[in-house]
Amino acid sequence: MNTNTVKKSLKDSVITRWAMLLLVGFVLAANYYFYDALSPLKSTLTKEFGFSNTDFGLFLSVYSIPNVFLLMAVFGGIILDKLGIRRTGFMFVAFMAFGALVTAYGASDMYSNNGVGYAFMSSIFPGYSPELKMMLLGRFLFGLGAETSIVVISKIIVKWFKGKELALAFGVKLGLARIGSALAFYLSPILIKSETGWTTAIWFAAFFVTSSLLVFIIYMMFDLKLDKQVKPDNSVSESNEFHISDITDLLKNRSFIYVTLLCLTFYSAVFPFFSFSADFFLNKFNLTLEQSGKISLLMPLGTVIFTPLFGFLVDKYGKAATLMIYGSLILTMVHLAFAFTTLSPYVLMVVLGIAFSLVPASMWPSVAKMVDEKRIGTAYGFMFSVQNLGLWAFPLLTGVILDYTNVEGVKPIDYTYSMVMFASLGILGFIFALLLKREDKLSGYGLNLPSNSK
Ligand SMILES: N[C@@H](Cc1c[nH]cn1)C(=O)NCC(=O)O
Repeated sequence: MNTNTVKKSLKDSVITRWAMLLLVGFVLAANYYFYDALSPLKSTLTKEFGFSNTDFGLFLSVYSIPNVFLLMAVFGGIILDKLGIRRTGFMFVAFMAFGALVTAYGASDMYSNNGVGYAFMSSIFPGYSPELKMMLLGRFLFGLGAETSIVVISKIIVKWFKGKELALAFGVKLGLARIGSALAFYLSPILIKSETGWTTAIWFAAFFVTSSLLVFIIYMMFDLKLDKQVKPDNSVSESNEFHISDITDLLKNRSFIYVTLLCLTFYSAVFPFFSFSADFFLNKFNLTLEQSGKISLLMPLGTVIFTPLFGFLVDKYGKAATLMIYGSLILTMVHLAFAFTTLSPYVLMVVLGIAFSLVPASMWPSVAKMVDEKRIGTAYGFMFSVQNLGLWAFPLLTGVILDYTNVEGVKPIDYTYSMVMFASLGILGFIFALLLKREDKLSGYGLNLPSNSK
């Protein structure tokens, strides 16, 4: 046998590794679809179950509670680095599907007509409707599974693409996820009009997530095959002991801290805004639900094109640290324009899509330069837990600000103060991006260098 022969594995096949990306991209698209599917239904939830702005904010933010207060994304990342991709992925995608089904059940007639759990939910916290409480439980379980499954998928991308087209792969992965979001904003307003009732919109979303579990099982077969090729005796599993120093080392890494804080502030100015955006356009520009839903979906649609494009440019030319600065600046300007001008929301949403591509396309692959691959699950998990603090607090705060600055039942709802809050988060993100770039000159991670030069 020629010992100089370099053994080829599945990930050396361009077609196979991009096919893997499509499989896990489907799981991600389902995740994002469900995350966003109820946002265009805000006014329907108010009509059907009497949700206030704060109730709606609470419903959005409960997604993050397991990840912030139970540190689930951190534990998920640690479990991932220890148990490996297949077991962790299966477990958390299953949680996500179960949570989605519970949410749909909570909104259904089956439940409202004294179904399982209705009497119990009616007996606790009487100030809230039983529907809201069951839906909160469902979204809590969904969030518990969904965030760690994104961490798992990020690790899968690093596993198949590190040293190859990593930033492009992250860009395409995010593009697929955003197709899920765009579809949600497009389909939900249509599905609520369905003959089978408005809850069809939620059931469809829940079944989409459930189908993604089957797709993940298909991915697991390829993952197993790759592991057998890369570690032929299979006795050396992916598992790895976790040491508390894995976390303390991350906390001592200033670049990692800045990128985590940027992640927190940037995403807090995007996702919570996006969840309220259909309602914001409806109120500010006096549009129908369908029209405003279509404006909202321009942002994720724009990112489907721009994120892979910027990923490709980051792979080829670098400049990730600089692009994060531009992204944060553009984000701030768009929110200020939403707050104080009547500039076309169509144009502003596309521009926001550019900002929302610049930062993610540069940020996620940059983490792979700062952290050892064996600890990447822990690192992404940590970032997601911190980010979830914002995804928990800011939808809630938006709802509270809206209820506080508007008279109940009076239309249109004024969003100015909420938009100023989002713009302020953008400014903080801009500062962290500047600090990250400065720190990179000292740490030498080469965030501004092309992907394969590090
Ligand atoms: N932690 C997720 C949040 C999310 C949004 N929709 C579903 N989950 C996240 O930030 N992912 C990275 C991204 O750029 O989408």
